[in-house]
Order: sequence, then structure tokens, then C-alpha cells
Amino acid sequence: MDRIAVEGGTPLEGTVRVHGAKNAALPILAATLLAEGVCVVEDVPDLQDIRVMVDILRALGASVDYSPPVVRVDARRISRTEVPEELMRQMRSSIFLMGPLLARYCHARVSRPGGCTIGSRPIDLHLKGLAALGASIDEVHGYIDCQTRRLHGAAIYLDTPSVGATENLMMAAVLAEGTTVIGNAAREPEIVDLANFLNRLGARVEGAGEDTLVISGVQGLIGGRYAIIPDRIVAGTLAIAVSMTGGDVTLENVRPNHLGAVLTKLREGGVEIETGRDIMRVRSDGKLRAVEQVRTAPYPGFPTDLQAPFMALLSVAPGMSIVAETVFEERFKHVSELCRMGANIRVDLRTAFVQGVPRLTGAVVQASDLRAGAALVLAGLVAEGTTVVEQAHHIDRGYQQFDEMLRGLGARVRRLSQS
Ligand SMILES: CC(=O)N[C@H]1[C@@H](OP(=O)(O)OP(=O)(O)OC[C@H]2O[C@@H](n3ccc(=O)[nH]c3=O)[C@H](O)[C@@H]2O)O[C@H](CO)[C@@H](O)[C@@H]1O
Ligand SMILES: C=C(OP(=O)(O)O)C(=O)O
Repeated sequence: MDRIAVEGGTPLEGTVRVHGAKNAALPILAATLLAEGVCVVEDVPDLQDIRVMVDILRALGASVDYSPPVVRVDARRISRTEVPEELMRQMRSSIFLMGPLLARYCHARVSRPGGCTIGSRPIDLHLKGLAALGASIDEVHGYIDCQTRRLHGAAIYLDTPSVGATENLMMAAVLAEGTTVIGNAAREPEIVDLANFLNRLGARVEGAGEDTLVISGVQGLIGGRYAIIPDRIVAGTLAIAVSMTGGDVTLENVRPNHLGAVLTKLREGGVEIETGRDIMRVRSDGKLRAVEQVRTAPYPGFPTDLQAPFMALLSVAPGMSIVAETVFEERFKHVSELCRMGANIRVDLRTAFVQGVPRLTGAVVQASDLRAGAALVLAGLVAEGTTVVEQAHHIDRGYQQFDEMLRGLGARVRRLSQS
């Protein structure tokens, strides 16, 4: 298992291009199954989860040419509608195969998906929504078997604005007979990206980015070419890193308007940020202020995926900051590791009280999941001495060559590979 070693104390300087968004690319690659022609998807990041999605598409019989950052999928000769269990288990996004397989082939057999262990992560909203669209669903021996004669439009209300359920149901509804209305839909930029991709192929999805989606089913989708949006979580992580270390970094290929809540909190913490349409400059002298309250929430709220990296920042911001995690019930696993590095954080249920300390000290710490791992690398960038982040494979699920990206900005970061 790889580890990442970080020597703290170097300000970050320079320019970096942010790669395409993992959380947009994954559902879009699943959606290529819906097309009757070839799809070419550009700016797909080179990440472990993407490789798993490519393996799944190939296992189903699609012909996939994967030359990062471009993926070409020809799904005209699908031979199988069951996703192999060993691939299902490797990531949460394997659940995205359900909607497209059902819509196009009237059958899908999957097991429960894997993914970051940040809470119980049920899939009840996916299953309830698919049932409303006309799927009959049986769950036995750990497998979920769904079939239908043809999906039909329905009025669906999501009890919580689940990103994954919104995407799965959108993909199922584009080929359903009639109109589907999804109420309390998620509004994340990745939802808009998926809707834009589907519409490029001839689907009729309206309202993406708002809380009600209206999807008018069509007979079939054609192929097409599409470029994925920049990864707002990678951009946010880098902006937080610069804010902590001090320095001056220009991020290219970003959409600052996707980062509203994060930029507000960084400015509150004393960081200077200039934004253009797809560029952002972050400047900091490394002297941060505590922020009163960070509360994660569905978009446009503060993203739960940046809660851990932001907590690394707050752990060295003088004063008391309060962080409330409202999206996932077990997303504080980085706290014990930050405390191992000298942070002063107390957790009460889903609220963390962070008392900023003057300095962190390097230690051997464990990445429990993707964003927790990134947070520990960020903490290492400002810690005295050496930090070794174990289980670095979690970080590779969401950041393309994170160590190299940071080295390019002057950080002293090394990957220690173990066979
Ligand atoms: C691949 C991808 O895009 N992953 C993102 C996606 O995950 P994911 O799509 O899994 O997250 P959801 O938006 O579905 O989850 C939000 C909340 O809804 C609950 N829930 C979800 C589905 C369901 O059927 N029932 C239910 O109760 C979850 O337990 C959680 O508490 O959105 C999360 C929230 O922004 C991000 O942290 C993940 O990075
Ligand atoms: C939780 C995440 O990913 P996933 O939903 O794929 O587990 C994430 O990207 O932070």
C-alpha cells in the first residue's frame, strides 16, 4: 500500500490546472450505456474509480478505449446486464449502472455498492424511485435484481436531495415512456453536467440545477462528444492548501461559481481570492482566523467533501471554529488523526469544536477515506517535521497524482510505494 510523506513548512506558489470532476465523469460514463452511437467523453480524470467504471462497462460488453483524459465508449453490443460483484464493491458509483441498464435493457442485476465509509449510505431512494418508474425489484442473497417491460414516467419526491439517486433516476427516466418529475432533486453542478450530457445525446431533461427536474422520455439517444466540468472538490482542496501554507497560486480550469460557500468561508478566514470565469488566484500570508461556523449541506451549501480539508485548515486557525456535518453521519474519522498531529478538536455527535493551535507536528497517520486522506496531507504541509499518510490509495480515488500536483507548487511531498 502506498504512503505519502510530507515535509511541512513550504509556501505554495505557481499555477496548476484542475482536472475534470470525478463525480461528474462517473455517472456520465455510466450514461454512455444509454446511447445507440459512440460517445467520446473528454477531460475525464485518470483515477482509480474511473478505471473501475471502465472495467464495468467492458464487463457488460461495451467497447471502451480509455486514453486519459479521453474515454470513447461504444455500447452498441451489450452482452450482459449483471455487474460483477467484485467491481460493484469497489466504489459507490457502481450503483449508477442500475438506471441506464434498466432503461435500455429492461434488466439490471447488481449487489450493494462499496465506496467511502462515511456513514451507512443506504440506496432506498434509488430503489423507491426505480420502482415508481415501473421496475420490479427483488433483493435476495445480497443481489438486487430489477426488471421491467418498459419504464414509464412518474412523479417522484426524494425525501432528501440525494445526488446519486437524482442521477440514477434521471438516467432511467430519459428513455421511459412519458414524463417524469423529480421533486426535491439534488442541485449539484455534477447533476447539471449529467443533464447537459444526456441532452447532448438527444434527451429532454429540464430544470437541472433547480429542485424540480422534468424529464420527457424519448425513444432513443444518439452518441456524441462531451467535456466534463472541472473538479470543484480538487479546486477547493488546493485553495485550502494554499490558504494554510501561505503563498500565491493560480488555479486554471476552475468554475469559481461552483465554490461559492467555500470561497466565502476562506475569505472569512483571512484569505485573498480573485476570481475570473474559469480561473482563480488564491493568496494568503498563512495567518488565518477561526470561522464561526461551517455547516455542510447539499449544494449550494458547504460541500461535505471539503469538510475534512477545511477542518485541517481550522486546526491551525487561532480561535474556536465550529464544524457541523449534516450530510453523512460518520465523516469525522480524520479528527483522531489530526489530533495525533497536535490538533485540538472535540467532537460531540455531528459537531466538531476546533480550537486552533499554533502548530501541528508531523506524525504517522492513516487515511480512512478519500477526503480524510487529503486533509491529512494538507495538515502535513504546515506541520513541523515529517508526516506520513498511510493508506494513500484512498486519495488516488479522487485526486489525480496528488503528490505530483503539490510538488508542482513547491511542496515537499513524496510517494513511498510499497509492493
Ligand atoms: C460519486 C458521487 O457523486 N459522490 C458524491 C455523492 O455521493 P452520494 O450520491 O452517495 O450521496 P447522496 O447525496 O446520495 O447522500 C446524501 C445523504 O442522503 C442519504 N441517502 C442517499 C441515498 C439514498 O437512497 N438514501 C439516503 O438516505 C445518504 O445516506 C446521505 O446522508 O454526493 C455526496 C454528497 O454531496 C458526496 O459526498 C459524494 O462525493
Ligand atoms: C465520498 C466520495 O466519493 P464516493 O461517493 O464515490 O464514495 C467523495 O468523492 O468524497
